[in-house]
Order: sequence, then C-alpha cells, then structure tokens
Amino acid sequence: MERVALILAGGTGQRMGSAVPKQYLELSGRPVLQHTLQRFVDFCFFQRFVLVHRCEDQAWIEGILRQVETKYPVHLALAGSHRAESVLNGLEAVPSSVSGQVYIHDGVRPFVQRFHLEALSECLQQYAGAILACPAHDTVKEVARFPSIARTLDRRSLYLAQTPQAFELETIRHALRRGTEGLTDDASALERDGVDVAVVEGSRSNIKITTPEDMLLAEAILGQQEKNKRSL
Ligand SMILES: Nc1ccn([C@@H]2O[C@H](COP(=O)(O)OP(=O)(O)OP(=O)(O)O)[C@@H](O)[C@H]2O)c(=O)n1
Ligand SMILES: C[C@](O)(CO)[C@H](O)COP(=O)(O)O
Repeated sequence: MERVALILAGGTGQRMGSAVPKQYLELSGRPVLQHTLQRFVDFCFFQRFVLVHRCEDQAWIEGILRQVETKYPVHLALAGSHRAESVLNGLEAVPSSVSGQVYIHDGVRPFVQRFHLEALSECLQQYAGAILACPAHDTVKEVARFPSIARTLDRRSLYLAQTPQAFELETIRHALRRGTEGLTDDASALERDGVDVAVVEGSRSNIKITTPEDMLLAEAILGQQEKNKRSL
C-alpha cells in the first residue's frame, strides 16, 4: 500500500493578478510550489508524487524538481480546464499497478503540518475520504443577489474545507471519471454519490494563497513556523 501525494499547480492565478501564476511567486526567496513540494518530501510520509502543471510552466517545474530531490517516483501530468479535471489528470498518471491512499493538495497551500497527514490517515481507517477543514469563526451570510443579504447560516455546522483531501486511490479516481464539472473540491465527488466523507480539523494557518494579501500573510506564517522550528 502506498501513500501518494498529488500536488496541484495547474492554475493561472487570476485572483492574484500577478505576471506569473501565484504558485511560482517567490516566498522567502523560493517559489511557493517549491515550499509545498519540499515540505511534502521532508515529511517522509509519501512513496510517490504527482505534480499537475500547465504545459507552459514546464521550465518552472523542471527548475523546482532540480531543487527538491526525492528517491521516490514523481509523475507529471498536465492541467485541465478546471481544478477537478486537473485532479483527474493527475490520478490517471498514477500507474494502475499502484494501490493505496492519495492525498490531493493545492500546491498554493505551503503550510500543512505532518500531524495533519497522520490525522487524515487515521480517519481513512473508518471513512472513504477525509479532508482538512476549519470551523467557521465568523458569522456567515448567504448573499444570493449582491449586496442584499438573503439569510444568515447557522455557523455551528459550517466548516471551511482545506486540502489535503485524502481517499483510497481507486475510489476517488472512479468517482471523478464519472464527471468533474461543478466540483470545487474532491470530497464533493464522493458526496455526490452519498459516500460518507469526514472532516479533520485543520489549522487556520493552512491558508490557500489566492490574493496579494495572502502573500503578506504567508510571509508572516512562514517566519513564525521557522522561528518555532529553531526553538525546538
Ligand atoms: N485548472 C486548474 C485550476 C487550479 N489548479 C490548482 O488548484 C489549486 C487551487 O486552485 P486556485 O487557488 O483557484 O488556483 P487558480 O485557479 O490558479 O486561482 P484563480 O481561481 O484565482 O485563477 C492551485 O494550486 C491551482 O494551481 C489546477 O491544478 N488546475
Ligand atoms: C479545494 C479547496 O482548496 C477547498 O477549499 C478550494 O475549493 C479550491 O478552490 P479554488 O477556487 O480552486 O482555489
């Protein structure tokens, strides 16, 4: 049984509005994606990697793979027109002979901690899928026709999904083969079939770098995590 890390870097970063896709923006001197991949290799938790990227970003990927060395196989796959299609392309790049668990992760979330992975793995012993998620700390409004508030949701039952999202490999591959349209995360593909997926509490520091202000936040989080590491 293998644990496979499927890392997504096939987006264009429209909301960031940067000259290069946000996964290649420099964070403390290295591309965001390099931070994520290096961390996942350093966890010593995975035996195989899949990296999903845009065709035009091949040079970025080659440069990062020169910096992040691993003894384990790294499969490359091309991005699709939307995130879920990229995920499926990545899953199809895993040889059919491989069985085990896949941890699907946004390459622009460089702050996952190893204990998150251990908690997801434990949860997979009872559930078909397990995702990191954080309880809503703010009141959540539904705004169907901006700017008018339609209603206030009961936040006691609301969680904000993160990644990694972990599954038995064939389960999620089979589900996504049945269609990827309209899926904004991976758990949705199983929920669609009524399959029970669990949340595992994540960290609010496990941000998805999406807009320019997230880069400022990311520098602060990275600085704090490196300070914590030095103090151990
Ligand atoms: N077709 C796509 C779209 C997104 N992603 C990846 O999925 C993750 C989460 O997507 P998001 O944050 O939305 O990235 P973008 O789609 O690039 O951002 P935007 O929506 O602002 O364009 C990112 O690591 C992104 O690179 C991907 O691999 N393939
Ligand atoms: C998968 C995800 O990170 C969970 O919150 C989120 O749905 C990705 O959304 P995006 O618009 O593709 O960044």
